[in-house]
Amino acid sequence: METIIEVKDLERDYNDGKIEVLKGISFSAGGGEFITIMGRSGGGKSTFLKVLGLVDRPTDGKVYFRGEDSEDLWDSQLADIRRRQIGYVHQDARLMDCLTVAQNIKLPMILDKKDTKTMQARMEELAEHFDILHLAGKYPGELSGGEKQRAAICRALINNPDIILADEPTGNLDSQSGEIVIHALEEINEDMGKTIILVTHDPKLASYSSKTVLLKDGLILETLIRPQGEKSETQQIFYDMIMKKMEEL
Ligand SMILES: Nc1ncnc2c1ncn2[C@@H]1O[C@H](COP(=O)(O)OP(=O)(O)OP(=O)(O)O)[C@@H](O)[C@H]1O
Repeated sequence: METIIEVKDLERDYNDGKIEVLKGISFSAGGGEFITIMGRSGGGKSTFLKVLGLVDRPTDGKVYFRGEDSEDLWDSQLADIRRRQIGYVHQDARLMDCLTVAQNIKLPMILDKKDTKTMQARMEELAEHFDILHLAGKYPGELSGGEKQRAAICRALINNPDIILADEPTGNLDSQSGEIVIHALEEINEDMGKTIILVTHDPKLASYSSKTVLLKDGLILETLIRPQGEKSETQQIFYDMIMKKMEEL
């Protein structure tokens, strides 16, 4: 399995070292993995995801993307990787209100100056897959939370990245919309073969992953691995494992 993102002895602090958030994390994500990151509120999960997504730089330690040391990359090279090789999904979809759903989905391709036909075909393919093609001409303000999040997922996939990073993508959704987004992520991982790294507070969502990394006091406390076996059975076992550990956090 190819390693896509790797960090070594990662540290990140704020306010000139007064707030130490990540205190020495080593971690890697390989092709096709589905990993969740959990931990207490304020424990550094979003900070960790931003560093993994090359949005934020570490204070100390190394971040490698496909074996390349991020310190050796120019800002423009990092921006290219972020746009073409990493899809990012936020808790609050972050669509542009002045653009239609179709334009929002196509945005990373527009920035990449791809031709109109290719963009349209890819947008339609994804929007149809995630059942929002009928909403393509609408504006984000006319969509439900779950529909917005599916549009954000389509936008994250438009450039066909190998890895999707998602920061509490179901955090603002009711349980029914949350389920639809969970299944969308499952498909992205299982059918499209993409690596997913997901921050969540929701043990149910985490139970769909194959690995859950628990952060505590700026370090990885433990990595829980879903047992091998038939999915519906192992998912319940994994859920119970996660719940038990969360109580101890
Ligand atoms: N830009 C910043 N400047 C200063 N402090 C920051 C900054 N970003 C985050 N922090 C602090 O870093 C700590 C970790 O924040 P982070 O958002 O990574 O945690 P989290 O685990 O994702 O939290 P939550 O589960 O509540 O979303 C918090 O104490 C936060 O206040």
